[in-house]
Formats: sequence, structure tokens, C-alpha cells
Amino acid sequence: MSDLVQSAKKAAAYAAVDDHIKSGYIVGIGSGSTVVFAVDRLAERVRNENLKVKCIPTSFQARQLIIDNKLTLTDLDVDPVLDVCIDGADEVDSNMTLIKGGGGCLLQEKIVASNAKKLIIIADYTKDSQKLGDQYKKGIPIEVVPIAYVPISNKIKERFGGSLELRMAVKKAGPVVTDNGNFVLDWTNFNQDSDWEKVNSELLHIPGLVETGLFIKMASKAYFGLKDGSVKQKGTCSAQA
Ligand SMILES: O=C[C@H](O)[C@H](O)[C@H](O)COP(=O)(O)O
Repeated sequence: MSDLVQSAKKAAAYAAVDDHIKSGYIVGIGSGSTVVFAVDRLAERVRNENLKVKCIPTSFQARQLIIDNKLTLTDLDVDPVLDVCIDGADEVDSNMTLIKGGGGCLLQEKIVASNAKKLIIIADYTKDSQKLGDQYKKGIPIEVVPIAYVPISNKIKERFGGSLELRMAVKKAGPVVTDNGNFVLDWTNFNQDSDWEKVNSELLHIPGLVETGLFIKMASKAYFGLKDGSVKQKGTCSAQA
């Protein structure tokens, strides 16, 4: 990954943490490479400003990040309402619909984000699109119960078109297994002009389909780090709103 992309991720993550995290907050920690910078900045603020925050992870990776950075870990049993969740995305369209799950962490991310007062997205400039699929070519991730992956693939193809591929592991024989013991299908060549809210709710009715990587009307704001070092904001909520 280029240095420009790395710096863009860092700039977006730092700006979001500075704008949206206050002492006393319950904070959702998203997953992926951009969130690593957000946790770095949060840990720095905890050390320098004696910020008191409790963190809820959205994946095994996020939990490790919280522990490694000596942040306070909590969960939805103890703290079922979050002040803010900060997470990455694979793509953000002009309506703030997201593709998430490129790293296979969509289910817990959606659960945690759905219990947060606001979801703030952090990303580099390659994720800022008009339509889903403009830039992100790996498809929409869909988490499924293993025994159902073939019928689910067939049903999605029949109803909506496109292609579905079972995501394969890299350092393990066979498919990727999520933090929840499920498989991931990646849906490509979909209709970019789809009514994503309708598609998403129809997908969620297929037995065995656990969750989709379509995050609709969930994100309050997205921060995109740009090539020139600045940060572009998309969405409506104001800092610390
Ligand atoms: O499963 C992974 C998550 O949804 C990530 O938040 C998403 O893939 C973006 O990751 P990154 O910040 O590495 O681009």
C-alpha cells in the first residue's frame, strides 16, 4: 500500500478521533487497517489528556488493538448504548451507503454500530465514490451459515444477478471462517443502480444469510484523507454533536 494511502488513512483517523471522542464516552472500535490509526490516536489522547473512555470491539482484531493499547475494554452486556463508533469502510457512496466486510468483520461491526448514537467512518480517498462498485471491485461481502452457501449464492444470482464467490483463506486450506464461525460470499457485478435498502432487506430474508456488508442509513459522517494531506468530510453530523 502506498505511503500516500497510509498517510490519508492516518489523517482521517486522527481527525475523527479528535472531533468525536470525549471523556466519559463508550466508544465502538471498528476493524481493519484504518482503525489501527484511530486506536493509536485514542491511546495517545488517553495518555496525554487523561481521557476516560471504555471501548467495545467489533472483531477479534479490534479486541486485540484495545488490549495492546491498554485501553479499557467493555461489551454490550455492560454498556449496551455507545456514544460513538469509529470504523473503516471499503466504499462510501453519495448517499452514505457503505460496503463493509472486506476484512470479514461485518456482523459484529453492524451490531455494535447499530447501538451507537453515531457511526463515524474513516477512510482514504480511494473509498469515496458516487455509486457502490465505482472503485471497490471486490464486491459486497455477505456472511452466511456454512451449510447454506450454495443455495444462498444461487438465490442471489437468480433474484438480483451478478456473481458470487466463496471467499477463500490465504494461509489456510479452504474458505475464510469469520469471527462468528461463518463463511463470506463476495457479490460482484451487481447492478450499481440498485435500491440498496430494498435489496438489503430482501437479502436478510434468505434463510442462512446472517448479515450483509451493506450499511444503509447508519453512518453519520465519513472522513476521507486526501492525497494532499487534508481531510474531506461527507455527511451531516457536526463535531461532538
Ligand atoms: O471487515 C472489515 C471491515 O469492514 C473494515 O472496516 C473495512 O474492510 C475497511 O478496512 P480498511 O480500513 O482496512 O480499508
